[in-house]
This record gives sequence, C-alpha cells and structure tokens, in this order.
Amino acid sequence: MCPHAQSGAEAKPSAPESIVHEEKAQLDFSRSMSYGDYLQLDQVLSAQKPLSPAHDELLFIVQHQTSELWMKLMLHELRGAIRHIAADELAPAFKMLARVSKIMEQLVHAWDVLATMTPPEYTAMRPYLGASSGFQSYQYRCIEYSMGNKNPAMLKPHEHRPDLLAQVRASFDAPSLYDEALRLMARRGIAVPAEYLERDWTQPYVASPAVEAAWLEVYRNPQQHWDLYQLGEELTDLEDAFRLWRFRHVTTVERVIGFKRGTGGTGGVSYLRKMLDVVLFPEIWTLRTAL
Ligand code: HEM
Ligand SMILES: N[C@@H](CC(=O)c1ccccc1NC=O)C(=O)O
Repeated sequence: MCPHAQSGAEAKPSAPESIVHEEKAQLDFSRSMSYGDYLQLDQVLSAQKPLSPAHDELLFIVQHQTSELWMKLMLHELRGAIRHIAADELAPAFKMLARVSKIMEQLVHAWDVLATMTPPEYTAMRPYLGASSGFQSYQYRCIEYSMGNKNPAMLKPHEHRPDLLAQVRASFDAPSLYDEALRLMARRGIAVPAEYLERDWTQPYVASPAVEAAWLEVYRNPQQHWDLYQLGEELTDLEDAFRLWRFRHVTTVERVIGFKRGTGGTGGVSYLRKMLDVVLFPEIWTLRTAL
C-alpha cells in the first residue's frame, strides 16, 4: 500500500491535473509577468547558434555561455568586495569573496561536462571556430586584472570594441583586490611599505619580504587581527580555486586537442602551462614557510 494513502473521504489520490488546481497555482499569464518573461528566456535560449552540423557544438556553446554568465556574477561580487574592503566594511566583503570562490569551484566542476567531448567530436566543429578563442574573453580578462594579473598585452584583442576595451581598461587601471587588502592592512597600523599603498596600479605586482612580514604579523597574532586573518584565508581559498580552474583547463585542452596550436594563435597547451605559474597573492603563500 502506498505509504501516503489516507483513510476515509480523503483516501482517493488526486490526479496530477487536480493537484495543480487544488494548489491554486496561477495558470494564466496573459496579463502578468511569467517565469520566462522575468528571466528573458526568449533572448537567452535563442542565443545558441551552432555554425557546424556537429552534434557536440551545442555542448560547447552552452558550456561557454554558462561560464560567461558565472563570470558576470563573479565580477559583480569581486568588484563589490573590492569596494567594501576600500571602505573598511569587511563583513559584506567576506560574504562576496566566499561567493566568488564558490563560483570558481562551480566552474572547476563544469570541466567534467566538457571532458565528455572526445577529440574526433571536437575536431568536427573546430574549423568553424576560426580565430576565436577564450583568450579573447573580456570578462575573464577583467577578472584576471581585478585579481592583480596585470599584463597590458591582454588589452589588445579588445581594441576593435571600444565599449569593451573601456571596461577591461577600467579593471586594468584600478587597484586589484590584493592592492586593496594591503591598503587596508596599513590603515589598521600594520607596516606595509609606502610604495605598495600608492603606485601605478597598471604595473604587475612585485612580491616583497616586507609585505610577507606584514602578513606574518597577522598570522602570528590572529586574535589581534581576526578579520585580516580571515581576509588572508579567503584570498587563499580564491587563489586555490583559480589554480584548480587553470589546471582543469590545460588538462581538458590536452585531452581534446593534444599539442595542437590554439585557434587564438598561442602554442596551446604550452601557453596554458605557463599560465599555471601565475601567482596572484604571492606573500599569502610564502608566509606559510615561515610559520
Ligand atoms: C575543448 C575545450 C577547450 C579548448 C580546446 C580550449 C583551448 C584553449 C587554448 C588552446 C587556449 C590558448 C589560447 C589560444 O591560442 O587559443 C585557451 C585559452 C583560454 N580559454 Fe580555452 N579551451 C577550451 C574550453 C574553454 C572553456 C570552457 C573556457 C571557459 C570560459 C575557456 C576559457 C579560456 C580562457 C579564459 C583562455 C585564456 C587563458 C589565459 O590567457 O590565461 N576555454 N583555450
Ligand atoms: N582555443 C580553442 C578554441 C576554443 O576553445 C574556443 C573557441 C571559441 C570560443 C571559445 C573557446 N574556448 C576556449 O578557449 C582551440 O584552439 O581549439
């Protein structure tokens, strides 16, 4: 007997259609906003336009479009976190940074779906990609710049789109998340060299023993600097997740195209392996040896 069956007048199970009526679900959307209206699903779901006859191209498009949507949210949270740190509002900044790390973890797991595509399946659609490549993702470049990986050469692919270039340049010109973290430490009375507090933010970050000493002060006395200690660990979570994303990218690329050159013009796997050496928040890692 069905465990949900009831006795007496209520014993008869409702038919699926009557459940909808009993629950009083709204069914007429001729005069009110529906789910699809609110989410602009006509636009979102008509933006998948495969160029090849290959079955797997839809996977490739959906994988990239969803990644770009998550990157949009990541940038929103990252910029919010940077603003809050600059305003000494650490509680909301922590909330946003934790979300950025979780999104990055989500993107790490997303590689599992793309990795179901075999080399012959990808080869069938690859010629249709032309010279397009993730290398030209402007949101990805904004994320890298906001996290402090400042390479001016990465502005160039956006020169044909002044509207996008302006967005990427704004992230390039502004202090990064890590720059703002160091400025916060200085405001809290921790010794950070003056050249880290006001500088040309477009220059790549250069690691320094003095900045490591500043973080060591925090990590050796967590009770006195609890929120800076928490900030240090949130930065660690974020870089950890970012490293995993880069690693899954290069591994997926190797299993799908081997050592072919990239459509974006780089050596492919050789280029992506070099990117594994990027360290965003160097002293956060080096300080651990001294503890
Ligand atoms: C089969 C799938 C994929 C292949 C074969 C692939 C291949 C490559 C290659 C070879 C590069 C180096 C640039 C070039 O010369 O083209 C690259 C860069 C890049 N790809 Fe992918 N990729 C794949 C999936 C993805 C996905 C799902 C994303 C997520 C949005 C992505 C984002 C990027 C980004 C952001 C870069 C620039 C990385 C940097 O400059 O550090 N790729 N990809
Ligand atoms: N660089 C890839 C092409 C590629 O992956 C791609 C092409 C167009 C849109 C997104 C892409 N994904 C990430 O680089 C390749 O060499 O096959």
